[in-house]
Amino acid sequence: MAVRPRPLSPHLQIYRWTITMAMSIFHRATGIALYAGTLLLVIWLAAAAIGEGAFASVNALYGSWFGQLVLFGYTWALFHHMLGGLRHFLWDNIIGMEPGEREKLAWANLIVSIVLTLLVWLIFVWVG
Ligand code: HEM
Repeated sequence: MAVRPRPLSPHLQIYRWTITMAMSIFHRATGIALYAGTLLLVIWLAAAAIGEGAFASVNALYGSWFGQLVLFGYTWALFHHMLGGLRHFLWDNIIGMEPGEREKLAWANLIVSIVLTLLVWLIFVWVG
């Protein structure tokens, strides 16, 4: 007897990409990234508590180009996730749910998170 192919549930390759869909995925991905970033923060604080040697080692690692790249990503993840959380807060209050508004909020989420990340690094790292 011929086996009839079973229906597949929709997945990422089938849906047409939209900015709201992308930002929803980013929200979950940045949420997961924040776990790793929080661990980096804990390591830094623990090193400071252990002593000068440990603190200097962690600072050297975090100050390397790779460390800076990771910390830059962490900053962006933090802002993107936080703004995404505020977006959910607006939706919880039935604000910004109309067509067009959702897209604007999703773009704002992306653009404002990039601008805030650049501002923080400009003020506290590159200039300060
Ligand atoms: C270190 C801090 C944080 C971590 C590790 C974290 C982690 C996560 C993760 C992993 C998810 C995805 C859960 C899932 O999709 O099943 C999530 C969702 C969420 N987070 Fe965070 N988060 C953090 C901070 C925040 C902050 C500051 C806000 C608000 C400003 C926030 C608001 C939300 C909201 C509203 C969702 C649900 C999104 C949805 O229903 O699709 N989170 N978080």
